[in-house]
Amino acid sequence: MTEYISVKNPATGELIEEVKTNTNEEVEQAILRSHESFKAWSSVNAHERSRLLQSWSRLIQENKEEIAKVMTLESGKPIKESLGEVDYATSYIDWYAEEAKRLYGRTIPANTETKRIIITRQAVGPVAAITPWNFPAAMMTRKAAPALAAGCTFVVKPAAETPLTTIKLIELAHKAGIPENVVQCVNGSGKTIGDIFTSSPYIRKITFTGSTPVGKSLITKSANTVQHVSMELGGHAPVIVAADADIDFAVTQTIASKFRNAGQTCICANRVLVHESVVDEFSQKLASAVSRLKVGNGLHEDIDVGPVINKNGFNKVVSQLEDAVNKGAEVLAGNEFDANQEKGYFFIHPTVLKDVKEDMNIMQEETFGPVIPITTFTELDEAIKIANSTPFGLASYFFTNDYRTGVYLNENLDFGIVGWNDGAPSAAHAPFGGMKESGIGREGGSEGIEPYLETKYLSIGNL
Ligand SMILES: NC(=O)c1ccc[n+]([C@@H]2O[C@H](COP(=O)([O-])OP(=O)(O)OC[C@H]3O[C@@H](n4cnc5c(N)ncnc54)[C@H](O)[C@@H]3O)[C@@H](O)[C@H]2O)c1
Ligand SMILES: O=C[C@H](O)CS(=O)(=O)O
Repeated sequence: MTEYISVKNPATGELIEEVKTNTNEEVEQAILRSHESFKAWSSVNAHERSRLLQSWSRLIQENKEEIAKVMTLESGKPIKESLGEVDYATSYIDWYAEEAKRLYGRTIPANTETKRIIITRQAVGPVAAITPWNFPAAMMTRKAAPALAAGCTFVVKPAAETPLTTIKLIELAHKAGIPENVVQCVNGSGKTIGDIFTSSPYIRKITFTGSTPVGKSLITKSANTVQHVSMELGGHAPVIVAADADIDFAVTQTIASKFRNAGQTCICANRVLVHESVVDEFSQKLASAVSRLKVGNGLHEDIDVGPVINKNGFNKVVSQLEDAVNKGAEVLAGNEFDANQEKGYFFIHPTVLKDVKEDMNIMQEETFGPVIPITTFTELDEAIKIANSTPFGLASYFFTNDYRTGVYLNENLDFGIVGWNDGAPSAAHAPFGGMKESGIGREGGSEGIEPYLETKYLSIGNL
């Protein structure tokens, strides 16, 4: 019996579209097509692959408004963020269209006159990708672009919450001239399709972006056939506000990090550690600015914060908020929501908590919603200890104008991404990724294409 995914608008609960799921047989067939088209695609010269990627990017930009509207409808994010994500998504394609032409090899001096050693790079093979709902365009192109640039074929399973954006982008890839068997999209249960991906002898690489528990499961299962893995997992970003920080700037940047996508990004500020001497000024200014954020349906131009993606996500944030308040946290702004709402999971209003303590769940678990806790520190090493006291190591931020403080913090924070006076560090030209349980590997930058390449050396003898 044919099954469908009901794609709904998290702002209204309304049905947007029914997407047909693929049967196991269809997923297996997609993998086989990916395998059978790999040799031809990896043999296409790098300049032609680059040209095709540039065509894809151009077509996405030509359809930017339509893609952004679909993204807002299915994810709930404000339209201005969706438009920004389309640009972010094409920036990865643009970057790897160029990197395709720079997959240099090298030679090594042999230890005899009769030998030559030549090192080359070749595509790792067919790639299977599983992506999250919060950035349905960029999280896909951040994988597809380097994979295709390297000469790999690519099958992606998007999140059930937001398949429409990914489906549209893959259609445009085919329209740009990238063969249909080279880049494909399948839809259905993450576990079922993930099991098919990880048990397939044809899939040579698993690339996943999503929660840490699912990432751990995929890493385990990828051992079935010793597949390469890239993991972009959960985060729990600390923000450290030093005594000498520019408080107004720190407030603005903290809001930019925290409330982007209603707090549903892997690098959102999750915990704010403020020096005791400036915590009152910072807290009041943050609460005042947060109370001015406009909350509503992301399709409306002036909206800053949309809904949380679904009931589970909403209940998780409510649970953390209630736990913190019950344990003594003070609410400085927000804490207005309808816990019984069945559609349109809005926090009216995004919430600022003060006097937060480490035993509160919000200080231990990724929040993924529009609630921000503030705690204090006295000594810098105390702040570093709190910041590092998490299984996660994705993004961290600090605000100081003292260069010794900045260098010391950067060198002692165990995070793959560090924003120094910068709440928005993401860029296609930088290697995005985490330490510890935030992931394996990097996406973006020159580092981001390495996971899609095998290194080979040729030793020529008897010359
Ligand atoms: N590090 C990053 O770059 C990054 C980016 C975005 C989101 N995230 C993380 O993702 C999480 C939120 O996204 P989410 O709710 O979509 O995560 P999720 O792990 O629930 O789902 C991510 C994807 O995995 C699929 N999936 C679910 N269960 C699976 C299973 N058992 N086997 C295989 N696939 C499965 C889902 O269908 C979806 O496509 C947060 O923890 C966030 O921090 C990380
Ligand atoms: O949610 C995680 C994303 O990777 C954040 S960003 O869009 O790359 O900044």
